[in-house]
Amino acid sequence: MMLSNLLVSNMRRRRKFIELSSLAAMRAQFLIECLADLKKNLVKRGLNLLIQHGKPEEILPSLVKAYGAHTVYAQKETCSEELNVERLVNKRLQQLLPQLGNGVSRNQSSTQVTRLELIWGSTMYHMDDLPFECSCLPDVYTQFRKSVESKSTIRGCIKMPSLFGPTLAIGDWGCVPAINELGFQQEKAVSRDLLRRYKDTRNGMLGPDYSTKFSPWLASGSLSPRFIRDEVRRYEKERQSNDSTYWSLSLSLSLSLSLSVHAILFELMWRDYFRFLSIKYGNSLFHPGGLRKTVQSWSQDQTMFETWRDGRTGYPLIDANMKELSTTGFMSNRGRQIVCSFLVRDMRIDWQMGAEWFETCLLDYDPCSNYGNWTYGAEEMSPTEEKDQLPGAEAALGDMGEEGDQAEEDGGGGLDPGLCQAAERDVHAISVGNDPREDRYFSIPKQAQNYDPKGEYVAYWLPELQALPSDKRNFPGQSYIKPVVALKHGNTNKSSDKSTASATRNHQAGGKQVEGSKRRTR
Ligand SMILES: Cc1cc2nc3c(=O)[nH]c(=O)nc-3n(C[C@H](O)[C@H](O)[C@H](O)COP(=O)(O)OP(=O)(O)OC[C@H]3O[C@@H](n4cnc5c(N)ncnc54)[C@H](O)[C@@H]3O)c2cc1C
Repeated sequence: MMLSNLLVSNMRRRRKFIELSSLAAMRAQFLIECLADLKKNLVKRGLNLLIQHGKPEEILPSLVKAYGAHTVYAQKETCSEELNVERLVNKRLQQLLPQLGNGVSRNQSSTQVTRLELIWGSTMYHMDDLPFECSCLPDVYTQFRKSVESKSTIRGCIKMPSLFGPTLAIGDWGCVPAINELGFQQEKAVSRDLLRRYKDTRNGMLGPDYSTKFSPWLASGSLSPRFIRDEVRRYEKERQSNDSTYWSLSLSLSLSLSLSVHAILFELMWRDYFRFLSIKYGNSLFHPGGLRKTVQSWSQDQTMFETWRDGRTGYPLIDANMKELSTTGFMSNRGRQIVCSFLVRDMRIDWQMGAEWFETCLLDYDPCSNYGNWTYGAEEMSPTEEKDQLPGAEAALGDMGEEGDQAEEDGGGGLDPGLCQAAERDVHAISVGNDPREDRYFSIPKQAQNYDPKGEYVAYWLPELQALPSDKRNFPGQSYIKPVVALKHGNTNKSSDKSTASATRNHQAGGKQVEGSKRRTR
């Protein structure tokens, strides 16, 4: 028996700052569609999908009791809330033992314990194939990548049988829930089809073609990274392996995709990396001080936070990205990095508030990737402190710097298997997250010039800027909202300097400074 607790686990994470918002309806709608698709495909192959709505620790034991199952299979999770569900399910299954007897299948004796079998999944590299124990995972991504690339292999996909079954004699298979049955309002759920609306314009943040848009399907378990990798290999065989060759892969997603062959595997390794990191560091991923448990002063000024959340900061690039997020549930990787840097470094607002907002909105929300990336971008230490604590870290820069989307500067050598000492030393060579780079600041004027030079992206999401000349859309001065803070490293838009300076003074006077503490306990 294998059942999914997908809907439950994607909507139950405990929050400190943000209540479950109606925006989570977008993800709920997406997951409902995934579920409907899964059911349809199973039926096509002679099976069915039993759907029940409730707590896994209550539903699974009741099904075991009703059908006399000897084993419950589920995918192994890594973060604390999900691990707690596993623990509760297991506990309740153990408690079933004395009750077995009635309704138990013929091949199950009354003394048999129902097992919970947890199976590793989700990552491109299987955990058992890593060249090190997860507890010795390198803290610098480059070292991780080099090590797995040279010493591990990616398993192929298991071919799906054309026919399963025979199907079980179950009276009521349950229905795919409607969005309002999950406590969300129908009209608030904006379908992901909105992503197609801007198909006609292309650049780093606008349009369907700059990246794969695989993430929601990967996060929900609808798409396997190993399948993507197999398709990449198939393409390479057909069209010769070549770094500079671009590929196009058509899956059932009906979006046209093009990305460098090796770049996509590289991105998928980031995804693996954050998942393995969550095993190594456990709850630290969710602590205010991150993996290093540093103590920092963050502002939790709600009014200021809301200007960021709602896209009213006065910086078109930030506001456009935040509007895209709340409208579609998606934001480009570059956008995510820029708004994260702005919230943490320019506004000095608690990174956890940003992470929770992303958690609320993202269709592709995944605790490991979200909190991993947020902690990666959240640190700001004095250069002296950082130098003192980062011996040799400059030689092994992580990526996600200003220049180059997910590019990395290699410098660190691969980590030998079992070199736990070196890995442990690296724990101190990292920031709140695992970015060894000093003050990874994203300058908004520079990002706007590089990635939205004609202001097409900002004008798409902020129609009030459409009438402005293209070179003014990112720097609208008096024609747009007054900036709420000055940029930490200055603003090339001279016209807004005065207003940003006064905005900063107001912010500092009214903003509540709260020292990061260990309030988030998971
Ligand atoms: C602050 C912040 C929060 C993020 N939160 C999430 C999240 O909750 N869920 C999520 O899936 N991704 C998250 N990302 C990573 C990344 O932004 C998205 O995976 C990517 O933008 C999705 O678009 P795509 O599928 O077109 O990616 P592509 O660029 O086409 O990459 C292909 C796949 O590689 C993986 N990937 C790419 N970049 C990263 C990365 N930096 N970290 C982890 N995996 C990566 C994703 O699974 C993605 O689908 C976050 C990044 C930042 C900076």
